[in-house]
Amino acid sequence: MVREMREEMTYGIEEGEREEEGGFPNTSHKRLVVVGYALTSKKIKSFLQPKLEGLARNKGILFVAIDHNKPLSDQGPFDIVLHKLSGKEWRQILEDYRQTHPEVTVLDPPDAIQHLHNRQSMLQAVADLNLSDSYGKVGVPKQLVVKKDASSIPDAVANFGLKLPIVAKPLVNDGSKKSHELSLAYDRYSLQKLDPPLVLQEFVNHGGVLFKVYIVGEAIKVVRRFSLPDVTKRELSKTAGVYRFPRVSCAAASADDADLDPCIAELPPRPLLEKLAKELRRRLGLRLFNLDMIREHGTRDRFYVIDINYFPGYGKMPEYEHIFTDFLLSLVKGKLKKRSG
Ligand SMILES: O=P(O)(O)O[C@@H]1[C@@H](OP(=O)(O)O)[C@H](OP(=O)(O)O)[C@H](O)[C@H](OP(=O)(O)O)[C@H]1OP(=O)(O)O
Ligand SMILES: Nc1ncnc2c1ncn2[C@@H]1O[C@H](COP(=O)(O)OP(=O)(O)O)[C@@H](O)[C@H]1O
Ligand SMILES: [Mg+2]
Ligand SMILES: [Mg+2]
Repeated sequence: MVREMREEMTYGIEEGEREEEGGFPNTSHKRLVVVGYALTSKKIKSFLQPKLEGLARNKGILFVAIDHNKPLSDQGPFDIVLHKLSGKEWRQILEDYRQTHPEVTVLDPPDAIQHLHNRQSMLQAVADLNLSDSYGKVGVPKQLVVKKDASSIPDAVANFGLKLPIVAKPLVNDGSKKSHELSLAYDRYSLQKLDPPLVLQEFVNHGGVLFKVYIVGEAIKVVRRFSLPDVTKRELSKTAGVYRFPRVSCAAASADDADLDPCIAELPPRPLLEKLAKELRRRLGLRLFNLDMIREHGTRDRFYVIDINYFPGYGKMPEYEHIFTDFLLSLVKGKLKKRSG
């Protein structure tokens, strides 16, 4: 079916640009780029919007749902497989498919995505990079991993020198509701109430504004979002306890149009983001991800990456339809060039 449609339609990649391949005669007409997708229904709704599908069709890109009841190899043929599903079984299916179909670009490799499923390993690449240049400095908040035994946390935190308040994040970041249940602890002893395994991170005051840095291949888009407000010294000294906080990035509106203090709201310098994105793409082996980044309050150029998400909510990224479709075409064109060069 996909094969028939591929030959029927006459736009997309110039057939002449492509090396001869089984089933596709090397004629001068253009052919479709076929993208198989395996996404949750939530993701299909937010990402595969009519505008994206329409623009894709005009550019010769066809999105085809992957049927989970059939072997992957019996479907397609695909140029690209786009996926965000969890589970060991699915990972294995994809790994096997990558082995047997090296000509297909799987976005992204399952083992690279797996790296983000742990909030400790997730930020390691940022820490290793230790980016610092004339445009600014990018790091990760000081953090400590607690695998078990909540009663040992107060001493562990004191010994490690972790300052309060502290954000407690589930170590496992598998997209489940639980993995997004974060808390803010105002005093050391209340940390005993937490439920390890956790990453305990110093809370960095950042003026209540967060930057979502979306990456799609080589393209970068930054938007502002409202975030947690600063915790003053006074508030810290007066408050005790551990408080669960809601999913800020989902609940919060865009801060792009808000009348914010320029010291807080000014976007991170473009050259700094270019360098960061380029390095992280390489180190993480991912092409589709976003970074949650904050600027330390009272500084102009001190940034922290606090979260990295695979295949995030691109539906909320301005112009994602154009950026994403151009990216898909560039992947196929790049592959053809490589083969013929
Ligand atoms: O639901 P959306 O569109 O807000 O996207 C979620 C992301 O929001 P963002 O684009 O950063 O604002 C969200 O980012 P945050 O972790 O909230 O910063 C996650 O990437 C989430 O995926 P998962 O639940 O961790 O697997 C993303 O959820 P999925 O759509 O992948 O389920
Ligand atoms: N170290 C930190 N300092 C200040 N705020 C933080 C810190 N870590 C997380 N936050 C706030 O909590 C929110 C959720 O944390 P995040 O690590 O992005 O988890 P999730 O994967 O659930 O989005 C962030 O968007 C930010 O508002
Ligand atoms: Mg986040
Ligand atoms: Mg996240």
